Amino acid sequence: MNILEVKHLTKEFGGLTATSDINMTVEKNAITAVIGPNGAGKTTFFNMITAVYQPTSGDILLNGKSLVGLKPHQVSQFGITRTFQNIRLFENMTVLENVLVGMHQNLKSHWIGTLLQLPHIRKIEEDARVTAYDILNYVGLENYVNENAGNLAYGAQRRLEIGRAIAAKPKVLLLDEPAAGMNPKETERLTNLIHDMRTKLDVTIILIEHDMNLVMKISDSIYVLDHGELIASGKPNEIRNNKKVIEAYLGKGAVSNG
Ligand SMILES: Nc1ncnc2c1ncn2[C@@H]1O[C@H](COP(=O)(O)OP(=O)(O)OP(=O)(O)O)[C@@H](O)[C@H]1O
Repeated sequence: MNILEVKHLTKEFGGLTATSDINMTVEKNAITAVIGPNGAGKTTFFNMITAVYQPTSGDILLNGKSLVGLKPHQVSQFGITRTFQNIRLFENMTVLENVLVGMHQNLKSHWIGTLLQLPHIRKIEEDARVTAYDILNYVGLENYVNENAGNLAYGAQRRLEIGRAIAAKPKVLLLDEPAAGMNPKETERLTNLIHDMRTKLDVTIILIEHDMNLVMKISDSIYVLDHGELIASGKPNEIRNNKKVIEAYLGKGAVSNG
């Protein structure tokens, strides 16, 4: 079953075509990678799926319903959340508070109830904290619950971003360069986490990533962009051996282990 379909997606910025006629179908619970050289249009593609940008033309369907024209918070309520290439945590808030913020859209409390400290609201908020602890445990940050997010090491900050994103209980999770800046040990831990999330959290994952070891290891399918165009898509083995992809990207310094 396809959870996400992208049809003829094009984005132009003035005279520049950042993505051109991109098509993609993503099966439920699949792990899909979007790869390609710098400036290929990968982040623009994510920005259109999450409604940061509206496409110039084309459509994005989540379970058959178009997301075009929605606002970012509406896309998030429909079940798509993301992390960012440049980490965007609330650095002066604690690790726990960052996860609670991610969870907020699912909480049924109203600010009046919160202000008045109504008992049923207190219960909802207590439950949210318990869930937030569980999430932090899951992403391996249980020892940093009350630490300010800005004090965490880089790899831990990336895991906190994932924790905050999964707190919204997404159907589709977009990860923008989750392994960027990580050392090999952190990357391995991240690889295991991504792999585990799709079954344990019943989530579909799309990631932009330059670490080809990670991409080849965990992806069910890979889409390759170059200069805004989709030049190939297929299983890791097909992509690894695709001449066009080697020419445009893999042969130019991207690490590809088999
Ligand atoms: N808001 C914008 N206004 C104008 N041009 C933009 C905007 N956002 C992206 N672009 C341009 O669109 C093209 C694609 O950029 P994009 O950031 O999507 O590439 P990318 O594949 O994510 O690159 P990287 O791997 O470096 O993150 C680039 O030429 C970029 O300069």
